[in-house]
Amino acid sequence: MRRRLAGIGELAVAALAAELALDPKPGLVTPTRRGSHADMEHATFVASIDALRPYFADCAQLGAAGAGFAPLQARGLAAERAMFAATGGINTHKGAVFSLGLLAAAAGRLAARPAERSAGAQALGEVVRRCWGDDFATPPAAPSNGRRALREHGVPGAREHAAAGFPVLFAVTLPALQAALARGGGEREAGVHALLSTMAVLPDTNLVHRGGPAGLAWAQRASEAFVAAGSVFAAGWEARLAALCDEFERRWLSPGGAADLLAAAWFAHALPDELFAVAPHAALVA
Ligand SMILES: CC(C)(COP(=O)(O)OP(=O)(O)OC[C@H]1O[C@@H](n2cnc3c(N)ncnc32)[C@H](O)[C@@H]1O)[C@@H](O)C(=O)NCCC(=O)NCCS
Ligand SMILES: Nc1ncnc2c1ncn2[C@@H]1O[C@H](COP(=O)(O)OP(=O)(O)OP(=O)(O)O)[C@@H](O)[C@H]1O
Repeated sequence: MRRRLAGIGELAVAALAAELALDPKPGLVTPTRRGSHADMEHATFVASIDALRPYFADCAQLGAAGAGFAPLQARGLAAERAMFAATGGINTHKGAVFSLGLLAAAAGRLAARPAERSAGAQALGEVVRRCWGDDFATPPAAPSNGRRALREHGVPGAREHAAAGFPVLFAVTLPALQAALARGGGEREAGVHALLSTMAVLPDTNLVHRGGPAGLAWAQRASEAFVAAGSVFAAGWEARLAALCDEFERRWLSPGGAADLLAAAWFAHALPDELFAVAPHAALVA
């Protein structure tokens, strides 16, 4: 079991690396672009991922041990501190520490409890909602960009998305990723299709923080237009994507929440199918 939980942690780290490797991405940091960011670059993200390496396996371990939210939160806050120490105080992965950490904990819990498994990767979101959702549905008093987006503009963010069982991740991001792979797309095409499909619908508080509700609305419409034009399945998509990336940078917008969900989708996609196979006795009870 220990090795399986360590494996879950490794898949989470690999998922963050896959998100970072995707190039180009509108407004986001890639191996060749800084996107709409003056204070970070590819090396900052590499250092951040390295600092987070032990964190996700610990989340899986805590999930397997049946931990409540308090120990997970304490581990998450320690991971945030490690991230800030590695990046010189820059927020590279705060959203991912939260969302991917919870999903790794849910995977650990399902690994240890076959009776709680159910069909489909959305079982992970169900575990998060059922086991920990009530504990973080209410935001703490500390100010944050996400809290401001909710208070001032009514836009829900990472906390609300997780408390609802990650509906966008499981209804949009992961299906888009898997549909593109099934159509013969490589990692790059699948990543772009999943990212843009997510950006078209996600209430991303990072976009609200950067561009207000108008910035979010513009980014959603522009992403929707890319997908409606055939996404990565239509000729000329690379040129259309390059133009979109330029426009995101001109407007200084960055879809950090959608980037986190792309990493989460790579993670869910890579988990072994058996985690989502219904245990025989659970099927009998249902
Ligand atoms: C829950 C967090 C992410 C709070 O986020 P909040 O909404 O208050 O805003 P904040 O500006 O801090 O972070 C926003 C980040 O969330 C991501 N995000 C934005 N919108 C969304 C969305 N709709 N869905 C998912 N992620 C999103 C982006 O990466 C963005 O940068 C976080 O700061 C927190 O509480 N961290 C503590 C660590 C913790 O509890 N970990 C649990 C470990 S399992
Ligand atoms: N590849 C990526 N490139 C850029 N941002 C990413 C990437 N992947 C994820 N993100 C998300 O974008 C967020 C950074 O956005 P931003 O620069 O607006 O930071 P902030 O700390 O929230 O705001 P500010 O620096 O203005 O206080 C990160 O926390 C991260 O969640």
